Amino acid sequence: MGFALEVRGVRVGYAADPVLDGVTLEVHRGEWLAVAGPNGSGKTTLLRALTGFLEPWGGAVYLEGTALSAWRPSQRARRMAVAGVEPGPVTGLTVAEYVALGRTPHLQGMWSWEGPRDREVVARALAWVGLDPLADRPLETLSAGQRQKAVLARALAQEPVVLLLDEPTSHLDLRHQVEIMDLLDGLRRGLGLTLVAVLHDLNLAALYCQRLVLLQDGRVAAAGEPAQVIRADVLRRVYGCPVLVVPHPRLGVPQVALLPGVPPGPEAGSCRADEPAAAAGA
Ligand SMILES: Nc1ncnc2c1ncn2[C@@H]1O[C@H](COP(=O)(O)OP(=O)(O)OP(=O)(O)O)[C@@H](O)[C@H]1O
Repeated sequence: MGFALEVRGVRVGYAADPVLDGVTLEVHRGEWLAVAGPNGSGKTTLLRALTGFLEPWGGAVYLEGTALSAWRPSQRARRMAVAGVEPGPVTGLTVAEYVALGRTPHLQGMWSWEGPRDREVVARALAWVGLDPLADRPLETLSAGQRQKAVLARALAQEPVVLLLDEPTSHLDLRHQVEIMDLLDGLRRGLGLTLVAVLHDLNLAALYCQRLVLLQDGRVAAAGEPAQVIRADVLRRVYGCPVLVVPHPRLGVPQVALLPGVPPGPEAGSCRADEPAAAAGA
């Protein structure tokens, strides 16, 4: 099967300060890996190392078995795309023009123009995220959630085989969260797209992702299938906060229930899955 991405003993940070230290993980082809962990634990830094934006000080990242540093940037951009939270410093473009930037790695040189196929791919990406009615609007006039979808559409227009996502649902309401996660899951199943997503929402991670990595202070604190990682004792250790973990009533995957006002205590991490229903009077 082989790995889409491998991170081997990566140490990297900013200026002289390391953020990630000795991080090792693999992403299988066609799987969806979630990266979670407390604020400041290094999730975005890991994504930056995966994209090649940050060069590891030690260790290495491999894309499809080849060191990231050995890929030509344009070749790499045809294989891997990244969708951040915001479009970045882009002004004066319509939504469709912005999404068309995703075609840049596929154009034959600096001065070539988009062809009919490029326009087709852009139109399809806009339709996938439901922005086709807003294609001619200036990007700056979109709401935060609409802008987030435009960022995703641009990454999809790149037609990558590996897609890296930083909090893809952070600005989306419930319905749009499910729509976007379903869309990504459909592309994974249908096209074999490999996905790595930074997700704070562990419940979404358990519903959609095959594996989950929890970072803590720049190291891998736990990794495995959602049921192995989304456990009250693990979450209390990593996040320092008591939670209950209960099975999803229809799907059985673990879901996290917060416990407001409960101080971290030795008993909080050992709550059984059947306790909260009784406590809630269900
Ligand atoms: N450009 C930067 N320059 C210096 N330090 C940075 C930079 N970006 C991030 N850091 C620091 O690196 C550490 C990890 O940040 P990172 O953004 O990777 O965390 P994160 O897990 O994505 O956090 P969050 O959940 O809050 O988004 C933090 O201490 C942060 O202050």
